[in-house]
Amino acid sequence: MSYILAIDQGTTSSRAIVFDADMRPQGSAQEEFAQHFPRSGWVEHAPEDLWQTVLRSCEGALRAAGISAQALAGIGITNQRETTLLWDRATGEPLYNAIVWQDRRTSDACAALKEAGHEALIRAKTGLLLDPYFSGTKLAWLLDSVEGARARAEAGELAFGTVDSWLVWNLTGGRVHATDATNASRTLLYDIHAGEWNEEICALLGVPMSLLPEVKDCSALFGTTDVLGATVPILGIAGDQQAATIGQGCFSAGMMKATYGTGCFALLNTGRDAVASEHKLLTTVAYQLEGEVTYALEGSIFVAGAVVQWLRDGLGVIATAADTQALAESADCAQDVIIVPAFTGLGAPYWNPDCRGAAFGLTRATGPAEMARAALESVGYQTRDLLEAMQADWGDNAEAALRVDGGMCASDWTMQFLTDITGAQVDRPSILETTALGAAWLAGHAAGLYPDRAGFARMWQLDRSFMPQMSAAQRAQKYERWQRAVAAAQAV
Ligand SMILES: Nc1ncnc2c1ncn2[C@@H]1O[C@H](COP(=O)(O)OP(=O)(O)O)[C@@H](O)[C@H]1O
Ligand SMILES: O=P(O)(O)OC[C@H](O)CO
Repeated sequence: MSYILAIDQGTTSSRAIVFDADMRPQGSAQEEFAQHFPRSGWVEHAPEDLWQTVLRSCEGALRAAGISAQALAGIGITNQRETTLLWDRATGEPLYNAIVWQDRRTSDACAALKEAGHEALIRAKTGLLLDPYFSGTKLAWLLDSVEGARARAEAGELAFGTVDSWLVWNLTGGRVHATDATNASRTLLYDIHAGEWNEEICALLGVPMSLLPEVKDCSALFGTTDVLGATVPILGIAGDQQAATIGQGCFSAGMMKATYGTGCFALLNTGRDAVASEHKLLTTVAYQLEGEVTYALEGSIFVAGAVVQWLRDGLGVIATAADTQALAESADCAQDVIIVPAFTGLGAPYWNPDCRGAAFGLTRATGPAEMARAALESVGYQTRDLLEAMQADWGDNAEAALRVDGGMCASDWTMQFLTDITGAQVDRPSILETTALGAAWLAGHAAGLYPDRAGFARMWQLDRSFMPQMSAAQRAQKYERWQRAVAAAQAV
């Protein structure tokens, strides 16, 4: 029993990776699933798709590693956060599709709550803001919109969960209804200071507390599963951005990582202090180990790699994501096209759910190359917005280097622009699957198989550092133009 299975249930695909006793990946499997967009601004996943793609990925990863479930010391789960599910406790039947974090349907509900003056309470208790991004208003929508849901919830017949809870429920055959502190901290219902569900907010949103899962440490025994052919303990859970923070070894206050997948999420470890942001960042749980909470400041950008997917699937100007590199290199330097990729509104630090995307500086000469370069640059500009806010909140205490990971980090061009426009050193580790690694460490640590925090942090290895080459004057001029573009996009 010297292997760990990490499950990474993401926004567009489910993955599973088997790690050996030395934390080296031995086999993996991945499966995409359908995205449902039933109306403008709505994004849903079929709950059964989430579960079945996870199950098949686990089986595939075990096959690829050439081991059986009997060889597993434990399972670690990491997941897309905030995505909201509601199911029947007796049958396990979901009442509706999973409402995905990107979904904007509760925009008006959030505006009304804000208008009524409730944001201060939400901010103080949960560290979050009133934005449709988080689970709370999505759950309230389900209770109000699915026929009979509220009565059944009040009768104690239903269970709410983020994706981790849904997977644990299915892995354990409906025996366990639990989550971890990081996922709980994204619901809008959890007091991150007291470490418990908040009665006042639940009452405000009309959420019966019987719906809520038990909250545990990230590294703990959540239950056991028999679905893989042997009895295996589930020993770790963390939301994917928190798992990446762990996988990047960001265990000290001041360390920061940014993950570039569908969106981009930058987390700055602030230690035992829950720093209240004055610049519209989120205060969130980085991890909870041995009952002790470590906090983070988070900047969340909704569209990062998704802008590259749009070039591929929406505009059809590239065949694969990697094509953007050659295109960006060939773009006409005289054209300074800016894309504000607010496809699903703007996240931090703007929090404007109603803003939509815009492009500036187009001419008759603008072609796929200039659009591709602008798309990649938009990721750098948005990160600079986050780093500015973090510096304003946290001063110069953050470490100089930004650790990056996620699919989009494969793009050297994007990483060079990122260091150029932020002026910060960008460090890319040799393992880009840091999210799965973080989940594996949580489980392997609980199993007594993997080193402690310090030992694990020492295993982090650099692939490449990117250093700024752009002049300070050009950096300032380009960033100022971006700020004007964002303001203009919001004014439309
Ligand atoms: N070489 C590349 N250049 C630019 N973007 C890339 C490249 N490779 C992958 N991406 C982008 O990275 C994202 C995939 O990253 P991943 O970490 O798998 O995302 P997620 O976990 O959100 O599904 C996609 O949006 C894709 O467009
Ligand atoms: O699935 P990802 O990697 O795009 O991550 C989604 C985030 O957890 C949303 O908060």
